[in-house]
Amino acid sequence: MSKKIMILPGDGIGPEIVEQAVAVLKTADEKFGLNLEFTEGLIGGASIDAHGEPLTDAELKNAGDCDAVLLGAVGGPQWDTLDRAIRPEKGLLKIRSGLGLYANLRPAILYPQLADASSLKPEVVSGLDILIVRELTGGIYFGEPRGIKTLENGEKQGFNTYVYKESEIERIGRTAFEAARKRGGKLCSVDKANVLEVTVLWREVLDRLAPEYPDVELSHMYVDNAAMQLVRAPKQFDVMVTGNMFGDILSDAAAMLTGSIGMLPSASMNETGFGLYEPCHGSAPDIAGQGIANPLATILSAAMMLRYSLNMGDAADAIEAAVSKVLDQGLRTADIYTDGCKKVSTAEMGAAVVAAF
Ligand SMILES: NC(=O)C1=CN([C@@H]2O[C@H](COP(=O)(O)OP(=O)(O)OC[C@H]3O[C@@H](n4cnc5c(N)ncnc54)[C@H](O)[C@@H]3O)[C@@H](O)[C@H]2O)C=CC1
Ligand SMILES: CC(C)CC(=O)C(=O)O
Ligand SMILES: [Mg+2]
Repeated sequence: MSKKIMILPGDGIGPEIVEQAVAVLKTADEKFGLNLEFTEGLIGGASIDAHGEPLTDAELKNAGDCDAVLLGAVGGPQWDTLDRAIRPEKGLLKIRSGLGLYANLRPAILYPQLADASSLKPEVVSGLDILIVRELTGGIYFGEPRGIKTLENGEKQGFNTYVYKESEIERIGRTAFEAARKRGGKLCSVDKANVLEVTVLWREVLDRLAPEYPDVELSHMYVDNAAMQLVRAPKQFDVMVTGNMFGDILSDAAAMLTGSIGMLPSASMNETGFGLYEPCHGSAPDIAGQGIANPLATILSAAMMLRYSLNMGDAADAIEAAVSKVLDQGLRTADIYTDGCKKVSTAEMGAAVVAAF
């Protein structure tokens, strides 16, 4: 039986990088007989332009009816002045929430070939392999009430609500413990329990789960220290688990350790194993349309999709090996370019991965 993949290119560099990832998936399909079927939809600004909203209910249903979703990125300055309720980013939040994709896995791995492209010294980052587990459908990005109101004195006040229920913390905690169990056996939970009650509860729930995972060493760290430790000594971490906003911020910081945000893939999954796969970066309007974006994070996200949602681990391994091979060949998009390497375009990088199979 075929596996149906929903492709949501989105905005900015989204269509450019997704095109390369789809070409790689089609090659994997040919080589491994995966029987993949592709269908394409609209999200973000592209959907606003076509339908007046960033993700229609029909498109959300189409995505949920597929076996997995591959997404580029959403957003751009042309939509930034729209009402907040219909901004491109709302489409992303809607698909994450609508499909229950609470478990966001963001692996930050330094390919040895890119040691010189990292913002840190090679000896500090070589061998880096961290997994950030970010809660994706709760926390301050979704909490109510939210808004901007006018106070009695005429001054405006903006407000958001940072909330987590025990059940939400427990399920992401379990995802993280399970992941740590299969990796290096270390889990660092990141919170701000010295200030925020919601993360006092977060810490309590993680501690409550710990005895069920005696093979995993649980530690806790405040988020400000975690940000500092990530750039001081990142290899101390194995798996990190944290809430929606802290995970968003820490994963961008971790991305630079790997050479570029253009290298960081992600999986966003629900409890059934269904997942949406996308690079951790945004739509990069500053380089959109120039053919210079790095497609590797999206290609690596496609590999995660084959592994986690479609049970096609061999093909996923082959994609990752092909990425490593093109890096061995010295091919680099501008964001990971260092002296002595060959600078290539988005399309050339994608074609090189296809050829490296
Ligand atoms: N998952 C998503 O769809 C996300 C969407 N956004 C949206 O994207 C838009 C731009 O946001 P920014 O804060 O600028 O973040 P961004 O991640 O799009 O870009 C930050 C910087 O990284 C560079 N960059 C990002 N991806 C790259 C790639 N593949 N290759 C080479 N360089 C790359 C960009 O050129 C830029 O200098 C906004 O509308 C934002 O809301 C931001 C983050 C995530
Ligand atoms: C645009 C945001 C909704 C998401 C984001 O920055 C992310 O998921 O990394
Ligand atoms: Mg982000």
